[in-house]
Amino acid sequence: MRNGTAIEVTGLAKCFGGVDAVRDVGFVARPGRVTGFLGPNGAGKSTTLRMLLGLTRSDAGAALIGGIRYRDLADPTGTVGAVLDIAAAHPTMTARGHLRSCCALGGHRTERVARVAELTGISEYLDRRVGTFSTGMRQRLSLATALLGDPAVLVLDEPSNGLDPAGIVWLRTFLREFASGGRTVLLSSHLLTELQHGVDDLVLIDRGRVTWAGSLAELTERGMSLEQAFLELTSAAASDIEGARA
Ligand SMILES: Nc1ncnc2c1ncn2[C@@H]1O[C@H](COP(=O)(O)OP(=O)(O)OP(=O)(O)O)[C@@H](O)[C@H]1O
Repeated sequence: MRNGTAIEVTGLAKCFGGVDAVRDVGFVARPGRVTGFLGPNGAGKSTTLRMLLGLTRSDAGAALIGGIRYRDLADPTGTVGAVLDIAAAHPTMTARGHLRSCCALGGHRTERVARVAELTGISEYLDRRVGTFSTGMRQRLSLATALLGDPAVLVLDEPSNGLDPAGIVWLRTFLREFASGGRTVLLSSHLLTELQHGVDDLVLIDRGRVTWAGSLAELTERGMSLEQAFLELTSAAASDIEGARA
């Protein structure tokens, strides 16, 4: 499956022991666009992304990639590159060794190792042990791993964690270029400063429900800043501020 692959989520729900983590969540992440999935801590972002990737079983609804459930994709790692947790590589392994193993597991060509290292700026660190990597470098290694299959879709959960300001700008530029060729990017964050630049579309989630979805341009046209929208449309964030004021 190549460029032009959308993510479509409809009526997704998940309850954990009486806690409604995700309730009737629906949105579309379109090809050629970077979609930000924004919500306060505990809003249900990771649970939604895990259901999209078949890692958590949903109670209801559907999450489709190019019209197909993740678990039914013929070439999952060649279709979707995902980073949900920071690189789980063994600390004594070199980055090259880790990427080569993942290449073998995903059935990708080993030449991809050098290419993804170049794309993510870790070429000079390929022969270092992962245990010596900083958090930011491990984030880059995770992204490199996700890119091994040259996927049409990228799904990233809080990808800026551990990146320094230059790294954040680099990531933003990288994702923009990735999407510009007709690929799809969905990235989550609980920090609006991370998403106010560099995303085209936004899905706001609060307490398991989508409270707003649309383009960043639509918000601006309504005369709203992303900060205003985030505070008005996420009650958890608003009550945090009330708490801090009190
Ligand atoms: N495996 C689980 N068992 C029980 N409760 C869970 C589980 N996973 C998530 N939850 C609960 O579901 C809700 C949503 O959690 P989730 O991790 O999806 O939020 P999030 O938006 O990703 O938060 P954060 O920004 O803090 O990562 C929270 O109340 C969380 O405690």
